[in-house]
Parts: sequence; C-alpha cells; structure tokens
Amino acid sequence: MSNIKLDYSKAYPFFDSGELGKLCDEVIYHHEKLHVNCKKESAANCLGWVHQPLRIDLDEINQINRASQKVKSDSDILIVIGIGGSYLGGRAAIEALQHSFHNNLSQEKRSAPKIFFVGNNLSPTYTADLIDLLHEKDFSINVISKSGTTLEPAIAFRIFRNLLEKKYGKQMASKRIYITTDDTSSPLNSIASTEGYKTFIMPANIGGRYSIFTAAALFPMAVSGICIQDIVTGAITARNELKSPKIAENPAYQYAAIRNILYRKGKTIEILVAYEPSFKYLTEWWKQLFAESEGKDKKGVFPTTAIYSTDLHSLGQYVQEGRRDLFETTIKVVSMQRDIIIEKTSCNQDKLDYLSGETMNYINDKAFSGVVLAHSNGGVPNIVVQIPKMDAYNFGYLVYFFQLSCAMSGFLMGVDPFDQPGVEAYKKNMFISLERPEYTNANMI
Ligand SMILES: O=P(O)(O)OC[C@H]1O[C@H](O)[C@H](O)[C@@H](O)[C@@H]1O
Repeated sequence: MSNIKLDYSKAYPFFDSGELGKLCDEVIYHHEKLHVNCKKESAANCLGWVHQPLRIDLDEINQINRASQKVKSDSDILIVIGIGGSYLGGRAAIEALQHSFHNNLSQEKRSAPKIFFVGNNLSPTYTADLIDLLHEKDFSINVISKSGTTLEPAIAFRIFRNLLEKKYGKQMASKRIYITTDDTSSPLNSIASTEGYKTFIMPANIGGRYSIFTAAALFPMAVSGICIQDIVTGAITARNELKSPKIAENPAYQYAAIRNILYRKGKTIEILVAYEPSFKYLTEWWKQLFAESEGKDKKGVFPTTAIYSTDLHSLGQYVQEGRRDLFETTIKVVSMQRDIIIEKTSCNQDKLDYLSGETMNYINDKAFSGVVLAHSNGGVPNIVVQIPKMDAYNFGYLVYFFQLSCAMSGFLMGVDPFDQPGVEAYKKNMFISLERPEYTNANMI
C-alpha cells in the first residue's frame, strides 16, 4: 500500500500490460543491485541516499534545528548560496510548503527570516539587486557546495562573506556563516575549520541531486519553519512502502518502467506538470534529478516542466497539436489546504454565476481532468502521480518516490544514473577563457 497513487490509465492506450510485464525481471535485478550495494559505505558508492532517511538521526535533526533557531533569532534574512542539487531541494520544499509570498509577509505573520537564493547563476544584476535588500538588515549565509569548488557559489560566497565581515567584523561574521559540504575533499571544509564556521556534512556517498534528505536542504527548510522531522518521516515511510521489487506492487518502479516503454516508442520528451505555482521549484528539482541522471550516452528522456493552467496559454497549443514525441506526468494533490469560494453577484455582469458557490480548487481540478483527457486524446500519454495533500510528510514521501523512480529509470535506460560527466564540458571551456591557472595547457571542447 502506498501513499502515492499512480494513475496511468491515460497512458495505457500507448502501450499494453504485456510490455510492462516484460520489464519485471530487469526491475527485480536492478532493485537488488540498488538495495544490496547501498549497504557498502564508500565515497565511490553513490547509493547513500537509499537509506539516508533512516540514517539521519535525532541528534543531527536537533543540531540542524538548533542552528536554525539561532538564524531565526539573529537574522532578518538568510542568504542561501548553492547551485543545482545543492539548492533545488531546499528551495522546492520552502516554496511548496510555505506561504507563496513568504518573503513579503509581515514579520509577525512570517515568524522566520526571509530566505533568498544566490550563487545559482553568474548574473551581476541579480546579485547586486539582492545586495540592495540587505541594507540595514541583519543576515546570515548558508553556503552549500558538496565539492566546494563550483564557481557560481564560490563567487557568491566571496561577495557575501565580504559583506558580512564589513558589517559585523570578521569574528562576529564567523558566527553567521553556515557551511554545508563534503568532509573528505572539499576546500570549503578546511576554510570552515580554519575560520570556525558551523559546518554540516554532506555524506560522500550521496550525490548533490540526491541530497534532499541531508542538511543541504534540511537546514534552509528548518530556517523557513518547516518541520524537518515530518519531511524525514515521509521519506522513511516511502522507503518502507516502496520496497517491493515487483512492478505490480511498486508505483515508483511502474513509473520508471512506463517512462522507458514510452521512450522506446519515440515519446522522448516528458513534461512534469503541476497545477500550483508554488510547485515550480519542485518541478525544477525533478528536472535536475532526471536530466543529470539519464541524459548521457546519447540517451535519455528530455525532462521539462510546466505549471498549468498558466502554461496552457503558451505550451498548451503545442502539447495538443505539435510533434507527438511528448508525454506528460502530472503531480496531483487531492486536497489543497487553502481554497476560495466564488461568490454570487447580484447582476451576473461577468457571466460567471454558473460557478457561484464552487471553489477555485474545484475549478482547478476540472481544468486538470479536461487537460488529461484532451491531451491524451490528442496523442500525448498522461501519467498522474497523486498524493493526498501537500504537507511536509507528503513532500518527503513524493521526493523519495521520484529519487527511487529516477535511479530505476536510469538503470532500465542502460546508463549510470549517478554520474554527470557532461556538466564538465562547459566548465572546461569557461575556465580556459578565464585563464584559470590549472587550464593553461587545456584545449576547448
Ligand atoms: O554542490 P556542488 O559541488 O557545488 O555542485 C553543485 C552542482 O554542480 C554541478 O552542476 C553538478 O552537475 C550538480 O549535480 C551539482 O548539484
């Protein structure tokens, strides 16, 4: 029994159960590989995430919560510095679970610092505009970089550490810097121990994009006021409920298998759809997870994202009638916490009285069912991943579901879902043009 209901009735016209059945043995084989190998503790083993929700103990949760209390007590703003897997998980949770306008709420309503993300691009406009917001504000910074060498966060760290030191002095600034990094090879780790910064460790056997159940994401979440214990409990439950190696009993493996079946039939692009703007970064997190895990060796479903109904007014035309190489996966939440009733008017001037008494959730839901039907009838297979509600527990559950599906999907695709060699190519060219000393004799790719 799983908290997630996977509905692929609107993908079925594009394949049959026999095709799913043919993947059963392969799925069992990869499941064993995942669950047996993950017990090996070594930096080269990238499977630490499989057991991470169980491995993280109360002591670590308490440490994260204590540090987050300090930030809450002495800072108006937390600046989160990181890129890729090092920031997307935390941002996904904060945006999905906290108020849509968290940073704009009055302090009494927010009861947590404002949270801004930087170091995820090289834009001086973005960075300078953020610096403007710090004027006369107390702030702290959390630098998240597993390698400790990624250029974007490294530049942001230099800039924001300077600002902190100018404002508070080196000694006091050091109490406002929180580092999350690997403890084996990261230069950030040695900087942190020299300067006395509070440090959280990203386990060596968990890659950045699988790090959401580590301090990389849990610390910013805790600062925003999310109950991180609930996030972890959701993930533990997912781990326990999604442990069957049999496709028929495991929705995570059904999703992985269906993606592969559709891919082999020429459906090479997947759009992850949500009907809540606050899920934007959850879909961005998913995009990074699947793109880096599967897109290699000239293979892989191309993952992209959309927020409906917003994007129905841009992408909708293409999805309905453009190239038929797409499929959609929709995150559907049965019960959203907030709702608004459409009130009756006296004169029905806007001709909306047929909706009087209905709720916006009801209407959003009708948009969803209309879209799934229209798009699948138009030749776009549709998969629905349904969760009961969006809270910390279900967020943790859903994210673990996607991590497990992604690893299985990569294995079925015949690629290594835990490396990302292609990301290095642009960095090499950039470093050669920037004349970084180690690259003096290197050639552009
Ligand atoms: O945490 P870092 O070492 O700074 O890495 C941040 C990101 O860098 C690269 O883009 C990798 O491909 C990502 O997987 C990683 O999440």
